[in-house]
Amino acid sequence: MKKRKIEIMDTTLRDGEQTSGVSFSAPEKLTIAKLLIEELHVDRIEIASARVSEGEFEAVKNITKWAKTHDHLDKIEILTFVDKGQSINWMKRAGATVQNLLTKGSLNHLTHQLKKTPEQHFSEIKETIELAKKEGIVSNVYLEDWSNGMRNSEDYVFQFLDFLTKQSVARILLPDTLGILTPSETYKYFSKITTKYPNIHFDFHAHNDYDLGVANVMEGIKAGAKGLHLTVNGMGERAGNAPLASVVAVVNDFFKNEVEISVKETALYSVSKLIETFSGFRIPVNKPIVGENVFTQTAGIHADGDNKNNLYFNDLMPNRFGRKRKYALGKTSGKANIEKNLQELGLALNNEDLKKVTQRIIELGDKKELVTKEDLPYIISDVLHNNLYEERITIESYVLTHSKGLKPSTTVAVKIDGELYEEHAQGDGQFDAFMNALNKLYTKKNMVLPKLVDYAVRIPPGSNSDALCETIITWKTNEKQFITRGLDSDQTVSAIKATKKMLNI
Ligand SMILES: CC(=O)SCCNC(=O)CCNC(=O)[C@H](O)C(C)(C)COP(=O)(O)OP(=O)(O)OC[C@H]1O[C@@H](n2cnc3c(N)ncnc32)[C@H](O)[C@@H]1OP(=O)(O)O
Repeated sequence: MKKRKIEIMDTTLRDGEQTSGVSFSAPEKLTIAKLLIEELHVDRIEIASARVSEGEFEAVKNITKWAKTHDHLDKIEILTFVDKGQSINWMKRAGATVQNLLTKGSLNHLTHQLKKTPEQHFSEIKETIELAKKEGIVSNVYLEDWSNGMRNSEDYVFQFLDFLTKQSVARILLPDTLGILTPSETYKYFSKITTKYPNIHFDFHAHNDYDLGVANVMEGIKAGAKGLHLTVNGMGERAGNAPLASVVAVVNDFFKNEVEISVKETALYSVSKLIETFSGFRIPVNKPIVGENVFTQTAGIHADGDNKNNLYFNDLMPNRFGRKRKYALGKTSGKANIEKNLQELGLALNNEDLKKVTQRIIELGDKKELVTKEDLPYIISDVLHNNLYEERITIESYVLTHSKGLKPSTTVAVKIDGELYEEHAQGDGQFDAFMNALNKLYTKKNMVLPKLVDYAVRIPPGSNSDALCETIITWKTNEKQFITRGLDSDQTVSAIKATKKMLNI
């Protein structure tokens, strides 16, 4: 059976940017647009609403300029308004050629927001579409609040669709604007429309207010949607949109015999992380496919089962998405978790020693301390007194200064291979000064410090004393990325403790 191709329209740069507190700069938008099209292979991207701002205009201009020279211009879409040609003029000056015209898909919105009759609205839409055509612009049309329209003013929706399907429109975009639909309603309303207009291209645009975005997308697919609107990390207004990564996995696993999409699974994670960095919108650790924890086995029984015929694997194998399975270390670890981590470090222990190390990790977990793979050599040395891990580099002493009107500064003394070195530096904060001093020292020794890529501070969950502070730092070298943690009642000292571990990895 020939598979049905479904277009993936990514709207991270338009609806995703409507996440409260998020604003992408023009260079960030260009980088993301390139990645979405050339790395992820989405079919279309919606990059802005027309008329928003000068910065947005520049961002669109940069993207259309690039897209034109790379034969992608027809993949770049702009949300526009029924505004007597103002939006068309804006997007034309910005070099875009596809508009997603925002119209009213419910009588309620039409009557109370635009305060117009259907006849007036349709006539203005017709004018806008004809003007667009004259300017060489392709029109897709959004029926905003379509889902409420189907619930409360179905006659209006069909009157509107009868009119629209006679216009020069490439696609009709049906949004569940307020995320109100249940899966069964999505199927009922969407299939009513695809049954009546079988030759028209309808996109489905889901929102996640009830956490039903992905489930509703599945029903939209079953009901004949030819395009899906998604965002990276489920960003978007209020509770966001249906997340791209989850939908891609769902389509590939549950519709594999009937539907095909062009998105490259292996690029999902890296794009997701980059957008997390640009947006500052943190990916929840349990977010399917892209969350930090979703490929980590925590329970000892699960790690053991992975060794025995992969009993705890499902179809969501991490390598599909450019990721690796991890085995957590803590209270619920068993021998199997520890062994998996030791293998990665190229270490092995006999059964007796393995039991002792496991016991220590469980004790640390009981004290709410989080243990990483990188901590293992230290723990082994400590438990077995075997000097397995002799520290080549040690921080011997340091002074941190902080005063009003002067830049923070640090003097640090570090022993490298038994020899003592001292260095002084200033910085924007005490830890920054500390890192600058270390960096100066390393540079003199022709050594290179790993790059700090993420820095998070928190009170350890459930900690009995809120005087304790945990710093979790992610480092990157040319070969690898790794995390170290430090725990102390002083925030800078906890960061220095995390840094101390990094020096010997
Ligand atoms: C489903 C969605 O997520 S739609 C997202 C749409 N995108 C955006 O809103 C982008 C961000 N918005 C903006 O930057 C601004 O709102 C602008 C530039 C679009 C308009 O700004 P302003 O002129 O200041 O007006 P304001 O923000 O108050 O917008 C409301 C006006 O738009 C009108 N409007 C609402 N929907 C539409 C539409 N589809 N077409 C035309 N006008 C519309 C309203 O009736 C109202 O007009 P009024 O002032 O004459 O009553």
